[in-house]
Amino acid sequence: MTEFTAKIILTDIEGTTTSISFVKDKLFPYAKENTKDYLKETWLSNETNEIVRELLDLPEFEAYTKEVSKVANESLDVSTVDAFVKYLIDKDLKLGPLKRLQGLVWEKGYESGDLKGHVYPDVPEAFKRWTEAGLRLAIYSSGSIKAQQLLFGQTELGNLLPYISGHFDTTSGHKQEQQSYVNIAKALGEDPCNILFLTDVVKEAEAARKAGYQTAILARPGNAPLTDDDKTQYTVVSDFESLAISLKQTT
Ligand SMILES: CSCCC(=O)C(=O)COP(=O)(O)O
Ligand SMILES: [Mg+2]
Repeated sequence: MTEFTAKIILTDIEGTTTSISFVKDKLFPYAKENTKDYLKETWLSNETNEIVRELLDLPEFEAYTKEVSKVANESLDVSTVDAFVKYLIDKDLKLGPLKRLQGLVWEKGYESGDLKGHVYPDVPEAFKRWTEAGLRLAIYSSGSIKAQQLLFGQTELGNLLPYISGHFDTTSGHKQEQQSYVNIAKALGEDPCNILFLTDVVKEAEAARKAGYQTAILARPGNAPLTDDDKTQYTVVSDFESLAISLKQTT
């Protein structure tokens, strides 16, 4: 059992609360299959218009047009945007407009019951235990805030949103950048040393640690393997049951 004392727990989703395979084998294919219809239905809305403009402004769009020999300024149609979105999903790029669009597309899947959020069995109990101990719980994921709320609102193990008091996505900055964690601590109104960040990605833990956070790395089944050096540099646990986190008392 690894012991921590903190006031806030900030947790990642994919590879930490939720399996990587749920994201890669369920959420991403759903987005690939349903983006075209979503774009057709909402093409004239301001929100879709804004997302499409942001997508086409990405440097990746130029690279994509070169790869598929398309002329960039001939490209403002549903099929091209859909094909570009599929290309970005295949590359698993954590880009703001892509993540925003995915959240909107997944909403239908959750509404129809085609999607149910996956969380590991130890997650609901840990969320309950931590919040009952007086700790605050927040999420930081590359998935949009809307996508986070959909996933935790409708997991296979029930609605976990009542435990969560903050959501952060890439609008706070990218997950491997120290400044993002500074921004989040500021938004939470807490000294970084009182925040414990849980993730599966060493570079994210490194960025959080540089910002003054406590960190622990989750080694869930299917996560990327950790090196011996990672294991000596960071606390590594296989699940949330292995973490004993108590509330830091204010002096
Ligand atoms: C909100 S769940 C969607 C997961 C997702 O799109 C993603 O990119 C996961 O990244 P994370 O930062 O949670 O590892
Ligand atoms: Mg992750």
